[in-house]
Amino acid sequence: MSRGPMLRTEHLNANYGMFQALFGINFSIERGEVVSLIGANGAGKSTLLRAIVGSVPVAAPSVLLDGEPVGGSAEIDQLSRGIALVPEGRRLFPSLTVEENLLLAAKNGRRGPWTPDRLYRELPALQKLRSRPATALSGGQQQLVAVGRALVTNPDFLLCDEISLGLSPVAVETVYELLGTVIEEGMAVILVEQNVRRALSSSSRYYCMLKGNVVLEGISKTADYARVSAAYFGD
Ligand SMILES: Nc1ncnc2c1ncn2[C@@H]1O[C@H](COP(=O)(O)OP(=O)(O)OP(=O)(O)O)[C@@H](O)[C@H]1O
Repeated sequence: MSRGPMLRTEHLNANYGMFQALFGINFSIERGEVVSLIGANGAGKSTLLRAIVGSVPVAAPSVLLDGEPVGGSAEIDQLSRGIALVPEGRRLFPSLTVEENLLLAAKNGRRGPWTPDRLYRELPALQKLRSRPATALSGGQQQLVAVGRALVTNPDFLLCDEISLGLSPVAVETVYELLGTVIEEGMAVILVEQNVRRALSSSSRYYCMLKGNVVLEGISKTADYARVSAAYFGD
């Protein structure tokens, strides 16, 4: 049974100064759904996520949560509405410990099942690192903290920007295992993922972006890999 689109963008434009990065994007994700964004470097995937969470300025009616215009709100307001981003490059506070990074995020978010303690239970390896500065961790460990930091705000919508980029295969598996738990519990996830096969196998629907436009969208299970690849490269 469809619960109707809950988070969507409507004719969403976004600019960096004079440069227009998104052109009239119509995107939607229902509660509990996993949707992937596919596209080459510079296609506008990160900008779409940033526009939704409020780190790129956009017009209020171009982002809608349960039909309410929420575009252009500050990131902290989107967090309180249950929309959280795991940014590209992780962006942990380097001077803070793992635990401090998580507690700070939790304070800015909503109450719910995800707490730093729950995260440590799911990831015992992380518990051992809780007093370490975030920068003293491996890339894979940092990525778990970055995902954890978004999780402890207890979002309904978790936006993940290239969370497997630069990680070892083992680290990628651990991050995706955590994501699997989150998805099973009903959190909706938007996945920006360079690996097209992984993007399709991890999601129920996909959007393919090129030069700030959505050029293809569909059901991941029945996606034609050749067509998606062609859209990716703009052939
Ligand atoms: N802070 C910024 N200032 C100016 N232009 C930017 C900025 N961030 C991104 N852009 C430009 O906006 C366009 C879309 O970039 P975006 O990062 O959204 O693409 P992407 O699909 O996420 O690719 P990537 O995988 O490289 O992150 C690109 O042309 C990029 O150069």
